[in-house]
Amino acid sequence: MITVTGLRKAYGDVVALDGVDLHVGRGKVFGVLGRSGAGKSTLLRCVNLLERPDEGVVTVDGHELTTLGAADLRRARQRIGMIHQHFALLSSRTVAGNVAFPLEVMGVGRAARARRVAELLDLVGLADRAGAYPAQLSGGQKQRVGIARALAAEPSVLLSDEATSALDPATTQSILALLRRLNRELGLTILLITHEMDVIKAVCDSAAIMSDGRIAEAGSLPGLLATPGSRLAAELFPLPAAEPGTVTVALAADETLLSRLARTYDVDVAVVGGAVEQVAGAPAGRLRLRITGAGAAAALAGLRERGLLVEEAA
Ligand SMILES: Nc1ncnc2c1ncn2[C@@H]1O[C@H](COP(=O)(O)OP(=O)(O)OP(=O)(O)O)[C@@H](O)[C@H]1O
Repeated sequence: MITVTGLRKAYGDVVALDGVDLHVGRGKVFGVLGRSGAGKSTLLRCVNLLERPDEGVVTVDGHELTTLGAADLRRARQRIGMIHQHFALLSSRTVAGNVAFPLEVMGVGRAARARRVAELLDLVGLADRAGAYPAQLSGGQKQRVGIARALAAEPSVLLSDEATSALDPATTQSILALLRRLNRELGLTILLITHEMDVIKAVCDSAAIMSDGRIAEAGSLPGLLATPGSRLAAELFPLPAAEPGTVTVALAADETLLSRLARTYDVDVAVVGGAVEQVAGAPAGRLRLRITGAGAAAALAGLRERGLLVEEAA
């Protein structure tokens, strides 16, 4: 759905993007994580060509944006919604007026516009605040207006630029739950940038980590959790230093792994570190285990065969 190849962008001597390749499949939620200055915002602005890359190709929903002329680009951009950290609402317009704005620009007639605005406000749970002004709303409500406005033109792709960074943890979770619901119900493809691990865990199917204008690592979350030496997995699920005789396993959507291991191989399994959390709605994580008993070697072989044995501490 979104494919970026060989993207480069420099501001004078500062190389913000240094050869970025990225693919986000249709209907997926993809998170790009990275420290301040890593190039995340530049990447997002290059995906809808708000910023023109110096080199590289950007394809969204089958359109190669980097080769389009101004009129075609404007049309293709209508299929890409964007939400922002500080909401970017028009303070002089009501909630309904903000959501109607892109429809007015597109030339949608008054009656159709009113219908669509009502639908969108219902979708984001703000039907009763249509006449309020942004200053009268909480941060979470403002972001719901931002999301409704971004969806006005029925985009197939939503770009999210740190959409929850200005919100408290509970509001963050409710906005992330809304994004996940929109992803499921509308089949919306979402590319988001964030510096928060919890955002990645809450909504993303896949993730990448950026540093110094490059993608350092990328993959599906279950795949990354099962990858030895994965930096993203270590950031998502930090583990204490390994003790000799322990092993690290990846757990993905299989909460019965440990009891089955104990039953199948007649071993004792002690958890000595790690965590399991809800990742995109299913339990996943990394656990450090001490497996003992006559069947220990066979149990490890079984885990290795299934690609779940991440590390063994000698
Ligand atoms: N318009 C600009 N002019 C000059 N330099 C810029 C511009 N935009 C970004 N940069 C530089 O490019 C680099 C990448 O910036 P970018 O904003 O993409 O990073 P980021 O990962 O989004 O950081 P943050 O999380 O702080 O927003 C930084 O060194 C930044 O100073």
